[in-house]
Amino acid sequence: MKGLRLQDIAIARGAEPLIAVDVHVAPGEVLSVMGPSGSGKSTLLAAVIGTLPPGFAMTGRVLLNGRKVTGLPPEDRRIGILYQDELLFPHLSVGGNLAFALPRSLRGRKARRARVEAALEEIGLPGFAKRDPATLSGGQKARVALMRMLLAEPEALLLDEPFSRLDATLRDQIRALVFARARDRGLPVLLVTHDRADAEAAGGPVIGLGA
Ligand SMILES: Nc1ncnc2c1ncn2[C@@H]1O[C@H](COP(=O)(O)OP(=O)(O)OP(=O)(O)O)[C@@H](O)[C@H]1O
Repeated sequence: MKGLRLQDIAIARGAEPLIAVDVHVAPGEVLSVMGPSGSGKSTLLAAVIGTLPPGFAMTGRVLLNGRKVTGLPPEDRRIGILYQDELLFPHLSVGGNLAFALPRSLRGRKARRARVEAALEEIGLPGFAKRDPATLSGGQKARVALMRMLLAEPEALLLDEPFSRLDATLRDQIRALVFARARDRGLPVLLVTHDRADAEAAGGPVIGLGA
């Protein structure tokens, strides 16, 4: 089945049950995950991507386009994740940050450089390849981080409050950009958010965690 299936997922911290989820996210659909602080929203994303911290245990299966990814290391799952703190590598240039994400199958320095330049154009930052990430504005960093995630050619996107630090205008722009990309590429999206407006803009189903 196409899309992202979280099948009978149950996560416990020690003996204490934290999350129980059973959902299917269709290609291009955004599932918003809401709930109070500490209810396990980030933990759910960690389980899907395969970075659950020690002390947590999970049962159930994650299927991506019919492929069982539970049990695979994070780098083999083909799932992109974007965090609230954009986490660009500070010791790499903007172009270096993007090149880092390119699939190894794209061979040749020239071809890789051209792909990076095309990506920068797509996010309205042509000629930014040599810039130090520290010299970018918040919105520019957010766009680079988003593009870095997309260049890795993921089959699903996980977004952990990626818009919450942006001002209202940028927030609308970046949000629209991510959702449009997800729709165009038919990527299922899990969006963790505190903000009803994010869920409304996403237009998809909403699940609530915790009390
Ligand atoms: N690395 C960790 N080790 C131990 N406990 C953790 C760890 N990370 C999170 N927790 C605990 O697991 C529970 C769920 O945390 P999680 O970060 O998933 O919640 P959240 O809903 O994303 O919260 P927030 O909205 O504040 O980001 C919390 O009680 C938290 O303290």
